[in-house]
This record gives sequence, C-alpha cells and structure tokens, in this order.
Amino acid sequence: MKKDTSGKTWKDSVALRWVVLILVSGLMFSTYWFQDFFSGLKGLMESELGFTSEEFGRLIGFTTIANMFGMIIVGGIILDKWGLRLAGLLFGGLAAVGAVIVALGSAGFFGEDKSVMLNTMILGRIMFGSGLEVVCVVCTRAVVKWFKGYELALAMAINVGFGRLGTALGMALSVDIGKGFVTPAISFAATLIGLTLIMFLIYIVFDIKLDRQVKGQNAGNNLEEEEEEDFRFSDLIKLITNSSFLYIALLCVTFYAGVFPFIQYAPDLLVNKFGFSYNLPEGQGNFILFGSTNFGNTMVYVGLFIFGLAFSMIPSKRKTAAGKMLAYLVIFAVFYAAIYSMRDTLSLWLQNGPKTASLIPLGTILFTPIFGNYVDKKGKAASLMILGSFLLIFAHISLSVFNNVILGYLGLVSLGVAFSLVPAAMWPSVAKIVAEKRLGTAYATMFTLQNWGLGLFFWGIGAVLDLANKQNLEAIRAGEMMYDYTIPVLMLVVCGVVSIFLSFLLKKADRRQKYGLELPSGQKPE
Ligand SMILES: NCCCC[C@H](NC(=O)[C@@H](N)CC(=O)O)C(=O)O
Repeated sequence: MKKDTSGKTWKDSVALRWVVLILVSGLMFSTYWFQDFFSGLKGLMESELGFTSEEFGRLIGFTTIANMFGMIIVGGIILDKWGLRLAGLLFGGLAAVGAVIVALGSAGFFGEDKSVMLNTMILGRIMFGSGLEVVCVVCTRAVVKWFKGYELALAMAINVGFGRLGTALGMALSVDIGKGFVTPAISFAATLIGLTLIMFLIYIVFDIKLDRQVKGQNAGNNLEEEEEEDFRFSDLIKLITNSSFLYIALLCVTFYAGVFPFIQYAPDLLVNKFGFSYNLPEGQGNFILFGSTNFGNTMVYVGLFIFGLAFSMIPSKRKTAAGKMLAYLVIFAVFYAAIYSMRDTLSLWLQNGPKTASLIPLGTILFTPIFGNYVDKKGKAASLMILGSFLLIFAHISLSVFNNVILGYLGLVSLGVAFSLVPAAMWPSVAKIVAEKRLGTAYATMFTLQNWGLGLFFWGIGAVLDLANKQNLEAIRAGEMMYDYTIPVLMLVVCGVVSIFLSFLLKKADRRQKYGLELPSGQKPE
C-alpha cells in the first residue's frame, strides 16, 4: 500500500468527518427509536396484549435495571480496554439481540401466556438497555475522536439530533408501521438496529485507517501516542466529591426523570386527557411514508432546506452579507411553503396523540444546536439550566391540573424548549468541570445515576396511573372511560422543583470553584 506522506489524516477532511458522523449516528437513531417507540403503542399493548399501565411501565422501566447496577461502568471499562470499535460492536450487538428477543416475545414465540410474553419482552429490554447506554458513550467518544479541534459542539448536537429524530419517528410512525399490531412495529424497530450496526461496521474501516495514519504521523515525528486514561474507581470518588460535578450529575437525574419517562406516556395522555386519537383516518395524513402522493413534494422541500442550511454554514469570511441573507431566506421560504402545503395533513396530525407528542423531540433537533451555539458564544449555561427547569415545571402543571387544550399545547412547547435548553447547556458544562481524560468516567457515572431516576419514573408513572384510576379500570379497558393522568404528571413537577434547586446550587458552586459555566466557550474566569 502507498504511504501517505502529506501529513494529513482522514479527519482533516471535512467531507470524511461528516460521512463518519452519519455512519456513527445511525446507531443513535435506531437505539433511541427502540427506546421510545413503545409510547405510540401503549393503547395497542393494552387492547392486543392485555397489558395494564403498570405492566407497560414495568416493561420500559426494566430497560434501565442492568444500568442501575453498574452495566454502564462495565461498558466503560470494556471501552477503555478494547477500544471503541469492539465496544461499539459488542454493545450495539447486545442491543440488537435484545430487540429481537422483544419482538419474538411479543409474537408469542416463547409462549403465548401473557406473563411469559411480558417476561421475555422484559428480558429483551434489559439486554437492549444495557447496549443502548454504552452505545451512547461509544458514539460520543467517536465524535470527539474525529471532531476535536474542528466543529465539536455542532457535531455533538447533530449526533444527539439523530437520536431525537429516532425518538420522534418511532413515536409518530409505529402505529402506522404495525398496522394495528404490536409485533410488526417491534420487528421493524429491531431491524433498524441491525441495519445501523452495518453502518457502524463501515465506520470501523474509517476508524482503522485513521488510527494507522495517526500512528504513522506519530512515528514520523517521534511522538509518544496520546494515551487515554483507563477507568479508575479512585477517579469516581474524586468526581462525586466535587460539588459542581455532584450537582450537575443530580440535575441530570431529576431533569431527565421529568422528561424521558413523560415522553413514553405523552401520546396516551393526549388521547385520554384531550381526546386525541391513536390512529389517523384511513389513508389520510401519512405524507411522510414512502409511496404516498406527497412524497415527491416532501423530498423537494427537504432538498431545498438542506441546500439553504449548507449554504448558511459556509464560513462567514467566505460569504457576503447578501449571500447569508439569501440562505436564510431560502430556509424560511421552504419552511413556510412546506407548512402551507401540508396544512391539511398537519391539522390531522395535531389531533393524533403519537404524532403530536413526537413534535417534542422533533423540535429539539432545531433548538438544541441553536441553544448550543448560544452557550458557546455567550455562556450562561447554569442560568439556562435554571430556565429549563422552570419550563419543566410549567409544562407539567399545564398538562396535569388544567383541562385546556391550548394550555396543553403550550405545555408541550415549553417541554420541548426545556428539553433543548438543558442538554445544550449541561453536556458542554460537564466538559468544563471534568478533565478531558476523565470524561468517559464522568459520562458513565452520570448515565448510571440517571438510569435510577429513569427506571423509577418509567415504571412509577404507569403504576400510579393504575392506582389513581383503580375504581374505573374495567370501564377504561372497555373503552367507556378515560384514564385520569393528573396525579402521575403532577408527580413530575417535583422533578422540576428539585432541578431548579440543584441548578441554583450549581451556579453558586461554580462561582466558588471557577469553572466558568457562565462564560463563553474557551473563556476562563479571572
Ligand atoms: N454527549 C452526551 C450526550 C448525551 C445525550 C443525552 N443522552 C442520555 O442522557 C442517555 N443516557 C439517554 C439514553 O441513551 O437513553 C440526551 O439528551 O439524549
């Protein structure tokens, strides 16, 4: 093979970096899809499989169990020892096998008794959940490896954006994909993980090449290879005794416990509380599905939108003010035309529970990079976490105690904004508090704690829902009454209140410890 003597590596090429980002983000897309798509199927799981709300909650809650007891730490250690290629394959594979077991369990492959079906599906979800979180850490590491020194914050936001897209599409389309049945929707979601594992295999080829190039460069320049530090328990102790890290880790638990579990129940809440539907009227509103008459139009809009976006991203030095204005104009016009031409479809979508709820993660794809950019340029990360926690409280109050659909929409919007603000401010702040070589340990610790909150509320909302509606369960199952979601959602207000408290403590600790969380990226406190 010819030796590259240019001194450049594949990560110095913009095009190759973005190809790598797409290849790696595939696994984020499919695992987030599988994590969240059950939310659109809750009604169907009750009517087809006979699951209660508690059983639905148990099924999604158990996804976190292995992670609560150290699976992510084990994954982190394996990642340190074997590298991200093997760890990605191993944990991506585990997620895929778990997903297949869920699909087989739901089809009655292991037995048609309800408890056998539920337990085998739970087993599959536990395996899937163990893979999911380590996959998230592997993807973050891969993005850092290729984008450090380049567009790291943007790449991270886009990587999480792929995950959110998976969540949104999984929620919105699973009922249509299943065509009234649970198993086809699960099989589709499991197949997605398999397909994106193939994308990861292609990524491995790129990764091997980069490693060889870097090794060659280092040998040529007589440089030592940059060693990443392995996971150490002493690091963990150091981390949790750092008050800023402790507050941000606890905030990660309470904030995400108020969001991810809610998303699993949001479509069902909209159906039961505000009279939304689970299904669209026959043959209408599915413009996004392949083969529909509007598919061509949609693709034209998507193409133009990408063109505008790409043009606006050309560095300002190489672009005139008029060019910049033109790019924004293209984006705005395409957006307006798309919304206008899809108005009939959209009004149908806004009466459908899963599709309306999917707008929460969909909105974050746009807003997270915008807030991320604000944090990079202006700082104020701790203050934005306070604001995000406040919006979380507003969202849950307006979706629980009031019975007004407009307030309900406002609640969903503020939840979407909070879900963009806090992650955009939180994850770069962790990188300010923790030294880069300890970031792997920091993420693994935060995700482990986070899984305790998630597990509790994934299950807890379903269990409290059954409990609060105990007198009417028979009538609800017979379709004569609706679930009352007031108490389960009101519980989540507590998550918002504790989050505000923690973000204030974080801001105060940062003033003392001087990590510069309120300052723009790269600026250090005096
Ligand atoms: N660079 C870190 C990105 C984390 C994004 C964050 N994901 C999580 O918190 C995961 N533990 C959740 C999961 O995988 O289910 C997010 O905002 O999605």
